[in-house]
Amino acid sequence: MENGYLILETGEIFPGLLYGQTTENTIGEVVFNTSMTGYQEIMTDPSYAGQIIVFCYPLIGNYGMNPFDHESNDYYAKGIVTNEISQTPNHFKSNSSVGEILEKKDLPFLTGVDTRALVKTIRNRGTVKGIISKDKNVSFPNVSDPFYIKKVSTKTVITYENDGPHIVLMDFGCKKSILTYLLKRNCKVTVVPYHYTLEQIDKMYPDGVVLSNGPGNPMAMKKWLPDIKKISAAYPTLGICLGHQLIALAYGSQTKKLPYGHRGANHPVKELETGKVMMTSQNHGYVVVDETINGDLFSITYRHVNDGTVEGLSHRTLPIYTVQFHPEAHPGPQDTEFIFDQFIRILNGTTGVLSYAIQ
Ligand SMILES: NC(=O)CC[C@H](N)C(=O)O
Repeated sequence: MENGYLILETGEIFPGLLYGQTTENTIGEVVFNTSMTGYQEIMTDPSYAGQIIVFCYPLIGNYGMNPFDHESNDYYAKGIVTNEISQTPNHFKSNSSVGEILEKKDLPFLTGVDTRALVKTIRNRGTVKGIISKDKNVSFPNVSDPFYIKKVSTKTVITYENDGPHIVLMDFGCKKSILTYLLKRNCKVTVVPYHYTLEQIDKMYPDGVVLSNGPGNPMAMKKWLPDIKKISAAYPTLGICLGHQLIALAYGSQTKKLPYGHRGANHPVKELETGKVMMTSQNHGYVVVDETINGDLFSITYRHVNDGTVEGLSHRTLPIYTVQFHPEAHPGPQDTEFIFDQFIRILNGTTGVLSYAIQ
């Protein structure tokens, strides 16, 4: 542990104590998450690839880390920033502390930071790039983002046998909980790489397709949007987070970057058909632009209560459903877990439509 800094490209410098086996300066988009718990799931969510995660909640690690709550097998974020890290975690499932885990990784971990001031800065400036370094006087290299989806997606096809409907899960950086929620509902699941085409998927004879969450700008998938359109037109499809954005783009809508994203476990969304408000888990920096949605093709099913942004779409004639939030939670409230049940009822032919919105 030694002195370290988070240096923002806008000039602000936040001192702290640096953990982790890191020799080089790490650069990433600095984003904040407002969840009070769920740090293990957040740190292992592949959607954070390339980003430096700032935890708003001041004490992280007080229930330790355990062998069960990982959302993937690695840590894809570029760095972690906290105010205080618990040295004395306590939970019956815990087998190590956050510090013990992160110290062994090549993942810079800065603690002792005034995260309240940092979050206020990001809220004022909008999402900014930052560098975690031992040296205050660093300059920002002019590098463009790599294609993180390729890095986090599965390299091979993996099948999980089960008796229920067969789902092809397109992996753009899928959280483990999406898979476990489908398996829990008895689905047979075949996980396929991000670039799979309709022809390849046809050979698997699925009943439905789920498009996962994933990192970065959804436009990084531009080349594959025609394939995604064909796949969604051929099979009942559920798109989650990045999956939602990809469906919207495939059908001609546009996405834009939010000032500082939605990342937390208490984001209220309204189901427009019923007026019901549900608490959701969210982690996204981009949204589908309202005015670019073709109303003849899609209805808007959910909206964020705080800023009114689009949180869900439903195709008017095809069984295509998308949500910007995370019905698989982990971390966060499980209020919207029913999205999986509704989708599976459609696959089983026991209901015709998921939900049609009143716009
Ligand atoms: N969790 C996700 O799938 C995130 C989607 C996309 N990378 C965004 O930030 O908006």
